Amino acid sequence: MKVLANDGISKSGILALEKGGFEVITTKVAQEQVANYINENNVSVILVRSATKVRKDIIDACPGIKIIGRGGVGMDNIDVEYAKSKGIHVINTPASSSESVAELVFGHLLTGVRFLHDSNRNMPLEGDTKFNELKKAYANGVELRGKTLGIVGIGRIGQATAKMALGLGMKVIAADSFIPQVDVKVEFFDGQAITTTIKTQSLESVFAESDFITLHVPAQNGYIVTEKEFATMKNGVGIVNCARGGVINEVDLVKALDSGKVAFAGLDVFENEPTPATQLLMHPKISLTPHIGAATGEAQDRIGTELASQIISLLS
Ligand SMILES: O=C(O)[C@H](O)COP(=O)(O)O
Repeated sequence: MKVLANDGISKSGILALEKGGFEVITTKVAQEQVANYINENNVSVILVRSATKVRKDIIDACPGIKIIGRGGVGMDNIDVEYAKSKGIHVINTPASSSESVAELVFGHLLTGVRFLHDSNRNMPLEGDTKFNELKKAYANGVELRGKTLGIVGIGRIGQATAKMALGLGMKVIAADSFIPQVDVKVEFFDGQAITTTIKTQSLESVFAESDFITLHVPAQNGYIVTEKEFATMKNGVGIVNCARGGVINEVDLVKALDSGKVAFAGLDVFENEPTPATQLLMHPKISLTPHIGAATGEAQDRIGTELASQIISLLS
């Protein structure tokens, strides 16, 4: 049977699938050609990340598809319920990338509090007076230690983020519509561990009490953070979105950054991908990455092998 990994798959995933008797195709087929390609090549399994959309049109056009696999967490690019109603298995890998995303959150937080994104843009090529000007401009850094991190959504990624925050000496608070409390176990290199319980609280109180806020929710129908919510936050709050575009209203975010209400933002995801708004791309108070939360060798290895084992057990 043939597997089309249209947004790529790790070498470990390919090897595991080949060992299970599958042929893996890693050709990148343009979105509008995907259905034709699947039919012409008798593809049984289509694997995607967030780039390729598997909507009703492809599902209807490809009766030979047995599995739609999402290498990653968010399934907002797949018509999941429709596919299931047609008897197609829809799988993803929800546990594989939590640590990688959490580390990127801290990349943005540490960047924000020490102006790394801006100093990288502005460092003078030749040592001159600008060096000393920049030294002054970036003189008011802030430590994360001792500050309060508000986590919106305390699922797997939220919990991985909480562990790192606790390790850095931060206070962690969280809001979650479904989870009343979680036990977060911080494990050290020598095998020792500490466990702490985080009881979730209202979204409003998390917004009001946090020095930094990080969002870990799935794609939403409406914004979670708009002008109204920014107004309830501490002055000088920092905010990170490595979840989904459309969770923060980007126009309101730029206003809040310009007024100084929000000190900095770290954005990995955007309302318009792959062409984020220029106002975001040019803003000196925004640290930017191009949707790379899960883009580590370790996460992609886990994703590839987990997809392979699910496919093998479903189709063998
Ligand atoms: O939902 C996810 O798993 C992340 O957004 C990663 O998306 P990607 O696989 O396109 O990098």
